[in-house]
Amino acid sequence: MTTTPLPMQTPEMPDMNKPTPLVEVSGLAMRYGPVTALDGLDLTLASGQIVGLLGENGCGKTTLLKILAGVMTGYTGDIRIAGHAPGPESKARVSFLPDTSFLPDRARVSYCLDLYADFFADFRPEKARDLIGFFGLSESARLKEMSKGMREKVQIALAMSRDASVYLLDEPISGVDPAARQLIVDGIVRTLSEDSLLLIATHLVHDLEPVLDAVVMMRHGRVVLSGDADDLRGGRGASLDQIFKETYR
Ligand SMILES: Nc1ncnc2c1ncn2[C@@H]1O[C@H](COP(=O)(O)OP(=O)(O)OP(=O)(O)O)[C@@H](O)[C@H]1O
Repeated sequence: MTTTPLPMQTPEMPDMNKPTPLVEVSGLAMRYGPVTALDGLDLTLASGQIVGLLGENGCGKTTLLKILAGVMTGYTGDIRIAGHAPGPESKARVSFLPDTSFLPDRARVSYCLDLYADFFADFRPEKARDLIGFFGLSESARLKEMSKGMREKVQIALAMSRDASVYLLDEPISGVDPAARQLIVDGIVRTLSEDSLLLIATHLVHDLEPVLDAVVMMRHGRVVLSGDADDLRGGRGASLDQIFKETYR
């Protein structure tokens, strides 16, 4: 009896060098009554990068971040965070820093650390203490006695000290002076693990340009331009800051 050899089976092997998509958004739309905040937005972001989310006032950055963070509903479209639709499993992987203060005014920094430790299983108090010190703040200080910039530093230290896969920061350096911005950016980069994704909404492209691996530029609730920072700079012979200004001129 003759036998016909079976064709070689080549099992689908995952490409170990290919970064995992951590954020996958397709056809995302969100309205506030008559206002369209997001208008069919598509976006895929891989792990291991710092991505700038850029755009003029009202283009939908905060709305997008809130939906990705799982704190806003009422949208249409599909979202996956590390493969999960927004919900408890996705929220456990996302550390979100909103653009408003969310800590009790009378609290000391040490109390805020305890609060975060109670709330988030992946919070690393030692990491937060290191960042608080790096930012030149004292654990015994009360928030109400701090400047806006100092409070922002506390909130950033807390948000960055969770062992999350995705960090979503909404305008984290808007309230601080240029020298402090540099310190904050250094602090953020210092704590970030290699396989996580940081998506950071900002108007301050110049301050963040040195650390951005990629950018997503939005207009009227959609992505108008996105890509690798070096590719964009090389392709256009301009800095991200210049490309940003050109795009929104
Ligand atoms: N709670 C709300 N009720 C009604 N409209 C809203 C609400 N929040 C946002 N909007 C509108 O949705 C649109 C998108 O707002 P969003 O805050 O997402 O923009 P943004 O890009 O974050 O703006 P900015 O850079 O000023 O923070 C804007 O037109 C805004 O006025």
